[in-house]
Amino acid sequence: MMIKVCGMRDIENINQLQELDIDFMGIIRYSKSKRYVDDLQKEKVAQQTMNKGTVGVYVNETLENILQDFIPLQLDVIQLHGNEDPAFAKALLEIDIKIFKAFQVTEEFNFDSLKEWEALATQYVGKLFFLFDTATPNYGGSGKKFNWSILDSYKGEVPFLLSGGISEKDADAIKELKHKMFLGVDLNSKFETEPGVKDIEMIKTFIEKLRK
Ligand SMILES: O=C(O)c1ccccc1N[C@@H]1O[C@H](COP(=O)(O)O)[C@@H](O)[C@H]1O
Repeated sequence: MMIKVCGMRDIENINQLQELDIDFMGIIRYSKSKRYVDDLQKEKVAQQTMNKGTVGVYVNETLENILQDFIPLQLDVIQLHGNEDPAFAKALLEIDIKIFKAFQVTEEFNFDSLKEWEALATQYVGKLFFLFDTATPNYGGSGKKFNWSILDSYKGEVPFLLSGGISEKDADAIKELKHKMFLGVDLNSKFETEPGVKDIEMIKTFIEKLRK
């Protein structure tokens, strides 16, 4: 099971997280987020040696601005968390950049609407993954879960990360998820002491429960 911890900003906290058995850490480059890494903080993060995959999180950002972050922040994946269309993602895939594409899941979410994205993933095998998050006006970081039973109607072949309000209490329920395309989890606000600062002990306990 893959584990991504998102919304990292504080350098000491980043380095503490690097000691844990996780796969990715996310840096949010969306100025309206409470976890925003601004240009000043970006310079500090850029000086760190990362031993985890680093994911840059963007909401309706320009290609130019995303690419300006890619080398300095040593990004491995771009998470598109807004209303980006497949053509926009294709421009990144064409230059060999991996993508997590977030979708806002509602009670009425229709997975058939992802057909164009699935076709793109077929074209770029192992480069494009889905991330299912709870629909919220602020795009992400809501701390709210969606009804995971809706995932039963996802019949696609693109592996996905589960996101949206996941907390320490969800470890058992996550272990019960049997969807064949379920790749892992994205942790964020429910593991924080304040926006952008993660409770390392809480994450550690969660990982132990999950991996047991
Ligand atoms: O965390 C944010 O502030 C944020 C803002 C805008 C887009 C994405 C954001 N974070 C992503 O939101 C999900 C769910 O977070 P939560 O567990 O509900 O707090 C997660 O994928 C983050 O990557």
